[in-house]
Amino acid sequence: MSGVNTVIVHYHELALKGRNRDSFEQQLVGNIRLALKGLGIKQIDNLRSRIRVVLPPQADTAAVTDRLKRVCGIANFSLAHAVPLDLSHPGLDQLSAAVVEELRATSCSTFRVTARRADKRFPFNSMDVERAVGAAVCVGTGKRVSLKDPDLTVYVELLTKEAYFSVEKIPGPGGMPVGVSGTVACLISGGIDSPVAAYRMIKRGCRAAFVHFSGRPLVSRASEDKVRELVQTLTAYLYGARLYVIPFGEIQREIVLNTPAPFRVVLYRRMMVRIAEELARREGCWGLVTGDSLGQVASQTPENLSVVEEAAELPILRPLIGMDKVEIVDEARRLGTYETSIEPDQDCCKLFTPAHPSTKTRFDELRKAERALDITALVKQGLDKAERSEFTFPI
Ligand SMILES: Nc1ncnc2c1ncn2[C@@H]1O[C@H](COP(=O)(O)OP(=O)(O)OP(=O)(O)O)[C@@H](O)[C@H]1O
Repeated sequence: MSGVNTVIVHYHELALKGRNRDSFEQQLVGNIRLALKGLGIKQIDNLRSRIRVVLPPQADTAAVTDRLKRVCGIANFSLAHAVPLDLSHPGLDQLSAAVVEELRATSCSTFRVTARRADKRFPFNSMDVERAVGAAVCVGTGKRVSLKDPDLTVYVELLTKEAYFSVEKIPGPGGMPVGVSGTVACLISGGIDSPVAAYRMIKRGCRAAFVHFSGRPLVSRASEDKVRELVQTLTAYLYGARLYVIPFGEIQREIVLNTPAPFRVVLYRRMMVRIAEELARREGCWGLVTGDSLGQVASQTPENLSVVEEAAELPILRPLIGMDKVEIVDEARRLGTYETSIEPDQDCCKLFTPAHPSTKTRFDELRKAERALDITALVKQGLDKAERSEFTFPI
């Protein structure tokens, strides 16, 4: 689309009241600024109910679009043409002429105009604008109006001194701007589910710190490399993130040597949760996030989820608990994490996996088994070996 010089961003306003609304908007404007870093954009304005991004001449609109599609809190946005608005002249000639010129260059045969006013004090209402611009397009291009099923919709926004029009609304992720819901610690495994779980929380406005347990030194760094790639992908939604990698192989060996085989999987998980919780507190997180989905594997039965839960004081958030695998896979594909997640690795959870893991672990049995372990020393061992790295966006 030629002549595009502005992006108009919309967010869902329902349930936004008072101070919530101010902080939501401020955060969203700040996040848009971070997301568009390096693209030469200087002016981003918070207007009533929408945000305006002024594009410099020769802006890379494909890159702007690609980045804005990942800004949580955006319901939709459009690449628009700005036209000066003269309120003393109700004919809207300048706007109509610009729309006619734009539509002449398109092959559509039917169209409709959908207008919105930011300011109800205008001397005309939305329908007047739709009629005036629509009539000009019919005369100027020979195209026909179809209100029900148009080939193309022209969206017009009227602000106080300018009108904006565009021919496409591009969906954003929806949700809330990252930063309005505190920080959570996401346990990320390198599999399909945990990056999707992290994203679900990011989309509800959380910043994220990531924690990965690798089977090192008993296995290679393959899972760590995958996790780094996954965190980098998610950083496009977060703008900055921190990852802790904990070599977990020795701790697993302790568990294997000292406890009954059927409890291993749950005991690994309880140790992970304890170590992650310490890191979460350091990072100021209010919850732990896992990719558990009910009944998917042995560690995700109601009984086993409950005994893992008990090892943590912070809430364990499981945003995928009620999702089917196909739904999770679809979301991973949309997110761009799926291809990385399916690369082969040696996940630490597959180390010494028992042939018959307990699926209905009882608290009393488990506590008895754990008495054979020096939990405090093992948590310390994990924390002492944790390796921290930082991720930024754009890279
Ligand atoms: N090595 C690990 N490091 C960090 N978190 C882990 C690790 N293994 C498991 N988890 C956490 O526990 C959750 C459940 O893991 P599990 O292996 O039982 O199921 P999964 O369906 O294979 O999950 P995923 O697809 O995320 O690997 C994961 O989603 C993740 O949040």
